[in-house]
Amino acid sequence: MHPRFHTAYSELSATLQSALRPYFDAPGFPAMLTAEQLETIKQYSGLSDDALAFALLPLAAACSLTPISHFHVGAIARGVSGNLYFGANMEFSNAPLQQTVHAEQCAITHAWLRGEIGLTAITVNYTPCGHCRQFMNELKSGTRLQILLPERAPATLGDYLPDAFGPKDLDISERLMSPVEHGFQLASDDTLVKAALAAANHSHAPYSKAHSGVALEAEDGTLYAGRYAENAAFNPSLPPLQAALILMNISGGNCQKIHRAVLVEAKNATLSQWDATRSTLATLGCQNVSRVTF
Ligand SMILES: O=c1ccn([C@H]2C[C@H](O)[C@@H](CO)O2)c(=O)[nH]1
Ligand SMILES: [Zn+2]
Repeated sequence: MHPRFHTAYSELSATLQSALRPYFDAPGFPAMLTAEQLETIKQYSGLSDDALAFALLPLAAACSLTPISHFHVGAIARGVSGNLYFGANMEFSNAPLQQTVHAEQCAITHAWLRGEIGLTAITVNYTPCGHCRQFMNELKSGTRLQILLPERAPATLGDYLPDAFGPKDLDISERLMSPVEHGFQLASDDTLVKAALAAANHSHAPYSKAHSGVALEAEDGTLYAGRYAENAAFNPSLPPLQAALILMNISGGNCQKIHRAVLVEAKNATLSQWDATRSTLATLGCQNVSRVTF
């Protein structure tokens, strides 16, 4: 088991520890549980879907990177497939606070990058901030998304975000996580460029059309690619670097050990991820960054 889970795991009931052990002990545990695995865990532990998601929250929170706040937020997204995806907040020392990833953004992006095409619910250990409520309003589920919080009755995003502003106010019909293939092409044999291009082809940028993707190569050669996710209110948008860092961190990789990074983005677009990508990567100790445009 990844050492980050040790403390939270030891605090679970003995029954739940035995039910979860085969998954957490598997090499390269992806910080997600499939619908099929969840059935087995529920039968063994006697927990309901929601009770199990709550019980898993401390394990999700154990994935947080919080050098600034030391405040551990955990979130668990339930995909339309029935799978659960862990998420945690991620802060970056020496970078502006705007580069922070919230636990809810982490869980949602994690689900999206593993191929999920929508969510039914999100369970969080603290009430979601306004920025996260707005981020969630970009999903196709809209204000129907279930929000599950400790010691609160189940509610919907609409309950937490009344009179919501969203994509339809800007006449945008695309929604975050809905499958897309933009079809951009590049002639390159570099696997990192190809991975970043594939990410850009699945990115959600209906407002600026400045589609982009980032691919990171870890020291052990593992690749992690992230897609840009825009938001109708602009500021809650998630940059492609953050999406790639989410996948790297949640998969158990070390964001301070990035060997090489590539940003692929649209040429002559109204905005660019280049400066932010390069400067945030520099704070993580990675200078080997290149930009390729299509
Ligand atoms: O909805 C919220 C509110 C805050 N945080 C994180 C961001 C930052 O890392 C820390 C303090 O705000 O908590 C979340 O992850 N989700
Ligand atoms: Zn938030």
